[in-house]
Amino acid sequence: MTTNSFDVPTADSPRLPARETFRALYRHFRPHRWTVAFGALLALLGAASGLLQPLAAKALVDRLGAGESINTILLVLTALVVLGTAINAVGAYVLERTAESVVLAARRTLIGRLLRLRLPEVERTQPGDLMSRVTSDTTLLRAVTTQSIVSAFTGSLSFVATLVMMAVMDAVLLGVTVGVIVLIGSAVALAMPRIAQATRRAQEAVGEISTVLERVFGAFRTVKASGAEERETAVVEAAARRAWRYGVRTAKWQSVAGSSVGLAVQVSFLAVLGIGGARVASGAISVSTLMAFLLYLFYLIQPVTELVEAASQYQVGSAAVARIVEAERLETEELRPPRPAPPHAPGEAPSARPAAVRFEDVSFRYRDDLPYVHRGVSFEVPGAGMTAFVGPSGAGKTTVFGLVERFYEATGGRVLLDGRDVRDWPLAELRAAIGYVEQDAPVLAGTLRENLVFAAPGATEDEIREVLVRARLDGVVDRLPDGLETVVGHRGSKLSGGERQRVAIARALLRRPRLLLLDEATSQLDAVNELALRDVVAEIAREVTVLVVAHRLSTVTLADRIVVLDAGRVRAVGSHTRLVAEDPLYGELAATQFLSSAR
Ligand SMILES: Nc1ncnc2c1ncn2[C@@H]1O[C@H](COP(=O)(O)OP(=O)(O)OP(=O)(O)O)[C@@H](O)[C@H]1O
Repeated sequence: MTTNSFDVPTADSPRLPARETFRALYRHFRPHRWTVAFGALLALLGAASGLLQPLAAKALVDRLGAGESINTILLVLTALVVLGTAINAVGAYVLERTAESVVLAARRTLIGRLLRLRLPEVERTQPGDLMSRVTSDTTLLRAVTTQSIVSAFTGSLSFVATLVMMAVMDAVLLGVTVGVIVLIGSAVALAMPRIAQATRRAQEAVGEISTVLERVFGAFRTVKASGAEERETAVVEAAARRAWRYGVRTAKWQSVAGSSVGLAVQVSFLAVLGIGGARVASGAISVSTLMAFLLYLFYLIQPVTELVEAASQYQVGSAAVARIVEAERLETEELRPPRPAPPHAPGEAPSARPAAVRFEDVSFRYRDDLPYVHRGVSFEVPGAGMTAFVGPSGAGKTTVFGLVERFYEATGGRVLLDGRDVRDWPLAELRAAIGYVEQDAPVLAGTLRENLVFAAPGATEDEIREVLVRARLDGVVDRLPDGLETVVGHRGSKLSGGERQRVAIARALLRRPRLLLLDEATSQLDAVNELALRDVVAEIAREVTVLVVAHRLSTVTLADRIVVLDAGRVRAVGSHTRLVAEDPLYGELAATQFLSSAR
């Protein structure tokens, strides 16, 4: 079974209802309706000039038969051909341009939403698949929102107009033609839903390719170290083959639909030739009428092809728009820009007071089907100083940070920053007050400078210099040949673990937070790096409230207060000396986990 990345099966999941598909496609088309209408007008003029050509040809033959001059009529015929071609060319350009604009608008909307997605939503999706919706599915909107609409419109008009002209020529032959077309048209109707289904599956396979590639490049060293290149290649290849298979299936049904048109016209041609020939022989119609009718029959190929193509493009577009709508329906955060920070002189310490944090009987679980991580957690952290969270792995320490940042919302109880429920804070303002250093201290691809100013794009050179000194990074930067402009590699792979950690701290400090959340790396740092980091954090804690998930004794001994978490509850709060004496779990942790890493 094919599954999409949104932890719900797709191939078997209900498709977007027809009405909603139509509405979603219409939403993409609406802003461009006038340009498309202009394109349609041009296409119509082009088709009209084509429609007049058999009439001119008939007049030409009639005049030849009567021995009259054909100069004027030849001139008119030539003018019609040239004009028709020019109009069609301009019309095609207008539509292609609009198609690109439709794709751009769809991408902009999706990108705008994706970067604002709530964390739990991102966690139940695959980033690679989300990316493919932005890059690949949007391109499939090109034709359906422009060319197919024009094709459906002009196709229907010229179809009806050609039929009318044919009726004028000879009603009997028209009857024959329509009979054949209806018969073969039913084959086309059968192909349509299959085109949509194959397209949907092909796009899902494209999403899988992106998902696996994203996974591979996200942990490239691990892939290599695990000798998993072959296996991962096979997975990507399997997805690529699936995309190919469904792409071919789409092509097959499109070709069935397309060739049915040719077949319909060919069979009609033979039928009209036979029956028409008999009617000419019986004197019911003239040779020139039969000739003009046959020409109209050939002119019918275009509108019918256009109608079939429009219908098959609609199927392709509906498959793509369903995937786009799925991504658009993921929940986003409301992020209004924070109020501008008060101006400060370069090098000046943050003037805003340190933030206070309080947890009031907080319970939390990541999803309804998962067990509770916090079961009535309460603690209070007054402004400034350092508070360390310790506890066994999985006790819910990092989760505390996720709740303060409001990446997740408490299931019960309240989380307060400066006495105000985090849910009542404008989100951007809440996050502007907080500096956050993740456990694996991510550094983004780009230069060192880009990484530092990531959270504070307006930072001055003096401010950058100041945080470099505070994070003990100035020496590192001076040693690098390109200094701040050094490219750090994908996820900062060209930096050491300790340097990455300090870059992440410097980045957080540049934001001038009132609260610093520091998720200490579980991996060991060397003695020099550990000492450097310890001093940095101690200094910061003098002016900023620092919450640290501690994995090292050197950190907890510095802390003003330690919160011991165990199985989602606060076991004890106190100083290192007091807790060693009074809390057996803490004593055990200090004696094993912490002490083992102390130097
Ligand atoms: N995004 C998530 N979705 C679902 N479950 C999660 C998520 N993040 C963490 N958990 C689960 O919640 C529990 C607490 O995780 P948390 O990261 O808070 O632990 P921790 O105390 O920081 O552990 P460690 O010291 O190992 O980092 C764990 O059982 C973990 O598996």
